[in-house]
Amino acid sequence: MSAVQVEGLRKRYGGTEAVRGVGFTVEESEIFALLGPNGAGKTTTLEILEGFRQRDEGFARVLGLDPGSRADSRTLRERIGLVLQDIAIEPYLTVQETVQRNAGYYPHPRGVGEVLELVGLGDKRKDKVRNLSGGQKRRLDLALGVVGRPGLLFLDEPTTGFDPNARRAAWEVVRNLRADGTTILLTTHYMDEAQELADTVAVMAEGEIVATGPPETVGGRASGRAEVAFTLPEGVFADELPLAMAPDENGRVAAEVEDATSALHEITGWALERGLSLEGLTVSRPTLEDVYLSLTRNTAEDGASAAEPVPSQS
Ligand SMILES: Nc1ncnc2c1ncn2[C@@H]1O[C@H](COP(=O)(O)OP(=O)(O)OP(=O)(O)O)[C@@H](O)[C@H]1O
Repeated sequence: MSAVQVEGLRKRYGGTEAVRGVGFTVEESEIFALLGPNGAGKTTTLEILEGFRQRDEGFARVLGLDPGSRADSRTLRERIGLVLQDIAIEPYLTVQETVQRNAGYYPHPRGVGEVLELVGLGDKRKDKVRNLSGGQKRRLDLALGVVGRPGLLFLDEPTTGFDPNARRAAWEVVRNLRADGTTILLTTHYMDEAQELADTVAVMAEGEIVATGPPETVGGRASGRAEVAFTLPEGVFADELPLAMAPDENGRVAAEVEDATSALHEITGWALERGLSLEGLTVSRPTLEDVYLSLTRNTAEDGASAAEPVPSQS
């Protein structure tokens, strides 16, 4: 059974159709990243799956339960973990007391010590919550999200405001949770985070999923155009090259090619015939960020309503 199944999901707020027929599947023990510009409908989609918002239309199952059903909601609450933006925590409790209190809400919680070690707050357990730094508070949020031993963890922009070391530490925590069997559904605006962590990404724009797949291949990334580049050998002019390649100010030439294999064959064959070596020869594919920008930019141009991203009000 998949951890999350969504089909034809729709949600309207007055005149705004925030979610317009979204469908995706999150497999068990995978990290699934929902990407998209501000106002794309990510939070609305997650809130429906978390049971905080009713869908207008469509099918949704989370760990086999219907998040829109009152009968299922209590069980769902016990089985999912949430790490949202701006969670309300009591500033005068200590870190340990806070986690202890939340552990009491669940039938099979993790041990408090284990959770604090997991998120890297072991040495802060006696500190008052109000004295934690911003990044440490986010770790506490994560601790509260996992203390109930959730089968599925929702992470809303988990590393916003983290320093580079803290981000890497948080990624490690997320990977360890996956290794432990936890399914993770996260949103992020950081493409490197999605690239590093996600098994599957879905790009959302204007209420619709515009591409889904592994970060390496999503949106035709692996099969699309590649850039071939190298440093122009001494004594060679760019117009002697077998492909049209313009040099930059550092004497490096580059070409975007449809078929990297034959382009490389042509260029390296040409160089070998002349006894030339192509210094710094590289073939690069578009990054996840390139693909994301082109997917979301196109939708913004095609759509009538969203030439500018609309800020989220939730
Ligand atoms: N409670 C609400 N009432 C009315 N409109 C809302 C509400 N929540 C969200 N919206 C609108 O629905 C659309 C989708 O918002 P949503 O918060 O789901 O986007 P998002 O992808 O999570 O954005 P962000 O990356 O900024 O968090 C936006 O146009 C937003 O203004």
